[in-house]
Amino acid sequence: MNRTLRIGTRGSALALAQTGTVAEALERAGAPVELVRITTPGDRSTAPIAEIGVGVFTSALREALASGEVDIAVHSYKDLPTAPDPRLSLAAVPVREDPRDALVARDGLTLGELPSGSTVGTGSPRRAAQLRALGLGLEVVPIRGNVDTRMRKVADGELDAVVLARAGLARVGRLDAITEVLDPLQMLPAPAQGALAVECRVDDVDVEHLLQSTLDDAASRAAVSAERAMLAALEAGCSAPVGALAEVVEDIEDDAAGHGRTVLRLSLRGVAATPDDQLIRASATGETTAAEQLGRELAAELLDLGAAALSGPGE
Ligand SMILES: NCc1[nH]cc(CCC(=O)O)c1CC(=O)O
Repeated sequence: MNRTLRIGTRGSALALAQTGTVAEALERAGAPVELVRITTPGDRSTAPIAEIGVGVFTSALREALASGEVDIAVHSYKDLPTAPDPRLSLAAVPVREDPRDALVARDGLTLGELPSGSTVGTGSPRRAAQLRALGLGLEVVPIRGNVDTRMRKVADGELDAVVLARAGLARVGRLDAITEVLDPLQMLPAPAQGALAVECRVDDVDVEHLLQSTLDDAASRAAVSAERAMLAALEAGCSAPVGALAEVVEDIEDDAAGHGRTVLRLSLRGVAATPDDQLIRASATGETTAAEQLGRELAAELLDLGAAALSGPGE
């Protein structure tokens, strides 16, 4: 690559850390890069995400990329809207961080140790529904702000705990603050949590190839594709908060001669919450090469299990 690649990034500690990993990988591959900070409406507003909409963090970056202001955009994959942008190519999904959610609680407490009536901050309807469904008597308090702001509410004694993505804490070097990593059996993460999406312009084939060959991880891409396909299919059919986790698992299969051989499969779990906090769960296993199909099938099953109830208020 004989031009300096401009990488667009938001200015938060998390965004800078994420962009930094991409920049380093490209520099190691011999591509000179430069970071360009983009401020998004999501950074300026303190309103709940549910009000300002998905895409508040990502659309300004995507515009900067499409218009040629930058050559590469790095997003938290889970913050991207499910509708593809025809101007852009999702050139790389790098190796995913641990996708689980994490509890940051006072006095080193775990969820089970928090007394009934404890306040737990989260702005995510998905986390709120799964927390309430545990039946622990926790009081879910809506909060917003960057990772530091949210953790400070626990340090200051304003809240007993907050739930955050473990990946975000890992990226800003604050794994020490975690008092419990939440088991996906209790708390399924957001579709694509812990993964990055690295985009370029659809006609910028040199950059597309560079990103793909330097950064893309097939297993991470397959897992995230299944989760996002599930989300997209559910969005079309309901307005429920959704969690999903796909994992590449080993399976034993008999070949033609009857010998067992190890094959890789994709295992997908999903959850959707009804407006009255009933959780609908389902899981399925499929081929790693048919990730999106697996996601769509699981969405159809979730809709079957509670389609009517999944339509939120006003629908
Ligand atoms: N919605 C905000 C957001 N977007 C990405 C992350 C963390 C990194 C990730 O989940 O990949 C976070 C913070 C959080 O959910 O705690």
